[in-house]
Amino acid sequence: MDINAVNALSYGEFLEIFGNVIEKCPIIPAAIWIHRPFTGLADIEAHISDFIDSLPESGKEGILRCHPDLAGRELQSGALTRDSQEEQRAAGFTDLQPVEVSRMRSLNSEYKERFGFPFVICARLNTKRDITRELLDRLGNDRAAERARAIDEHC
Ligand SMILES: NC(=O)NC1NC(=O)NC1=O
Repeated sequence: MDINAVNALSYGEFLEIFGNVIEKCPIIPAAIWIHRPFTGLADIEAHISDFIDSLPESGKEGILRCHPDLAGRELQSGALTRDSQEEQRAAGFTDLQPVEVSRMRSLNSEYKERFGFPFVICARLNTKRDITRELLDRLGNDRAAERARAIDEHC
């Protein structure tokens, strides 16, 4: 979409189009709306990053909690947004054997128990093997390092 067209959107239309830039997290477009007119897509992305960086740690963790689990129940029940469904499909999660689903669920639970937010990774840029390896590796981080790592994964 042309940036002039973006800048001409009403708030409601803007929210409808950008409401899921971060999965089911409309606070992001709601917060950056004030910075219109945008000069381009990169400007929108920079405002998103600045907003997330400006949040206290509780807010950053809140953003992470908006993310659906990888290979979770929402994927199974078809409740993901189209983007997220496509990202998880690209990583191979729509095609798992039951034993792989159980393994992912148990790793996701272990991670959530340790950190208090879900494991987040850019699924589009990783295979399910990379993701499992990363998850196991990142379980060894402390909470602050892991929070920062997970926030960096937005793609
Ligand atoms: N938890 C998590 O990383 N979820 C996701 N990542 C991604 O790229 N798409 C997702 O649904």
